[in-house]
Amino acid sequence: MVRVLELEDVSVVRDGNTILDGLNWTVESDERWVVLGPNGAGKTTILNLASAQMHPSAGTARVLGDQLGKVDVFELRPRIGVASTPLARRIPREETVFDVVLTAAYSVTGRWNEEYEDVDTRRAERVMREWHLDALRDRRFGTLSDGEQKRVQIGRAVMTDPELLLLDEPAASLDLGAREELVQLLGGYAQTPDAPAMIMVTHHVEEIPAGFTHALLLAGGRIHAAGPLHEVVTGERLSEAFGLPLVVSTSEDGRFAARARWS
Ligand SMILES: Nc1ncnc2c1ncn2[C@@H]1O[C@H](COP(=O)(O)OP(=O)(O)OP(=O)(O)O)[C@@H](O)[C@H]1O
Repeated sequence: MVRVLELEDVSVVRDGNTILDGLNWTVESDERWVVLGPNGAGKTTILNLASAQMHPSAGTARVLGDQLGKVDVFELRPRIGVASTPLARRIPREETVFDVVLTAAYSVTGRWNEEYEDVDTRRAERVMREWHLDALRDRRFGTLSDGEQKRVQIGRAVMTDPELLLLDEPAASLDLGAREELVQLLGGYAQTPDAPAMIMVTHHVEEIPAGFTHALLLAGGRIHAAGPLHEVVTGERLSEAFGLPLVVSTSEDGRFAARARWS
């Protein structure tokens, strides 16, 4: 197994605030992690480190074997797929769905005069099929529903066959049907033999797809718990991290649900 992410005693301080505090965490290439925790816990900051958008203030962070601060991030970033709201905002509203996916091959948004090879076009066609985007092929990105846009973002993120896939709240703002479709697609993808290592931030345990193996529970910039999914996503652990009594249940197909127990 290859270590795709390794944080050693990592802290991130911004404007005098300690956002991450002495984190030790590793992600192996055959693992798919969900990151949970209250608002402000530091989840997005971890993704910013993992996507080589940010350096730690202290400690050592290695991404795909390279230490942040000692590697050319422009060589590292193309090996990492990212789907997040800030990235989606950079996609031109007028771009067609097919071009949004295809242009990932050149790490650009907005098609100009790049020459795409057959292999890129074929791969884009495959991604379109796998993420149920064929019917939207010629639609302008800006005209899509939230659910459709999320599928396009993830299709774009996997287009380059990344070694690490980072998803920041992929199901946020989706209606029930769109959420379930996305969770299903992500689960199918996560369970394919050549799926990359994945780290997905979410607020809702209901959104953890099949095929996810581990969970990181953050609170106040520190790791509250980390390990195999069913050891971390428990009522006891979540209650401690969120500071209220929570009950977690698991359905036959392995999906989680959480609710508060007030009485
Ligand atoms: N540049 C900055 N300067 C000061 N504080 C910052 C800065 N960036 C983030 N923070 C703070 O760091 C904390 C962690 O932010 P982060 O976005 O990583 O949390 P999160 O767990 O993703 O939160 P949410 O669930 O609300 O999205 C927050 O309290 C945020 O206000």
